[in-house]
Amino acid sequence: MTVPLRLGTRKSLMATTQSQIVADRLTALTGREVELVGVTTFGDVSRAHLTQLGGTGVFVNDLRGRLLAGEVDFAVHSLKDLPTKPDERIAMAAITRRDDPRDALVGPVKLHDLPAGARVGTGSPRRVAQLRLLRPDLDYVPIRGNADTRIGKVTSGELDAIVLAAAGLVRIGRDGEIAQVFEVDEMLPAPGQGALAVECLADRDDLIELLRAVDDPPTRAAVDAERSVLAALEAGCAAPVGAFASGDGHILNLTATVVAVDGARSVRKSASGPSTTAMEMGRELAAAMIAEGADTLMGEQAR
Ligand SMILES: NCc1[nH]cc(CCC(=O)O)c1CC(=O)O
Repeated sequence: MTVPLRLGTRKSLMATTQSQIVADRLTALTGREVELVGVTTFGDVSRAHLTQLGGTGVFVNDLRGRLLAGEVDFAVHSLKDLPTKPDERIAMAAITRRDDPRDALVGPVKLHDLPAGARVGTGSPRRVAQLRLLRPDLDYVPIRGNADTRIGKVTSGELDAIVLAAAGLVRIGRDGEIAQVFEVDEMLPAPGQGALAVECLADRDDLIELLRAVDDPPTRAAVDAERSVLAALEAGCAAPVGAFASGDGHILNLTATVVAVDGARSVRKSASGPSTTAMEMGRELAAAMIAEGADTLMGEQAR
């Protein structure tokens, strides 16, 4: 009998759910047992200071630390929370087939039907900027905390609506409360949104090969293109940058946008090409966006 693989996960409902999904899929495909190892990350204990600590990167670094310490064998992250700069000690062994990449509004009515001045909660500059393009007359309120806490602010009446990733809402079983799912054309998702990244140590060749079982090459090509836009713009997860790519496995279509946080100006560009050139496509699209002033729109603090 082989020993179960240890999958390190944060203890939030969303993290354990997505870790369990990957664990089950891996066991079904390879026969290897997987056990979840719940870890409390520094980001979980000092949530109040998350912005100062550098956003969601804290969770990622903490889980990577557990890999490096040999406490766990692999970890599952929401791809959109991973910094674009690779860590050479860590391998991204798999990127799972993407769930719904779109953003969703939780509230009583669709965005269009909210009254002027309605309070809409979101902590993401990307979402605020694009929402302001659609409804400049609403009041956008920064919020943090896990999805349950955020939804609670709508239920309690503190906020009229909130915007979250549809994939996350599905994972925690709260998609019944979605009033509207935004089409990617009206609200470009965060690069990598809806996809999960599976990481292990770069020197564990056998494990990397095993984890490849849950890799989805078309998703990988799409998110490579999206994340290379973000990297070339030298932007992080707090930047008002949206990017979405999709394709049939051969041809990839990529659209990206940078929107000024006041929603007044934006740069948006699209490109198509072979999936094998995903990274170059992203880089070239970013260069074309910078030529049209994307740099200035982002401002310094969004980096
Ligand atoms: N930054 C938090 C985060 N990271 C991943 C998801 C959602 C699930 C996903 O994109 O895979 C969320 C919540 C949200 O943005 O609503």
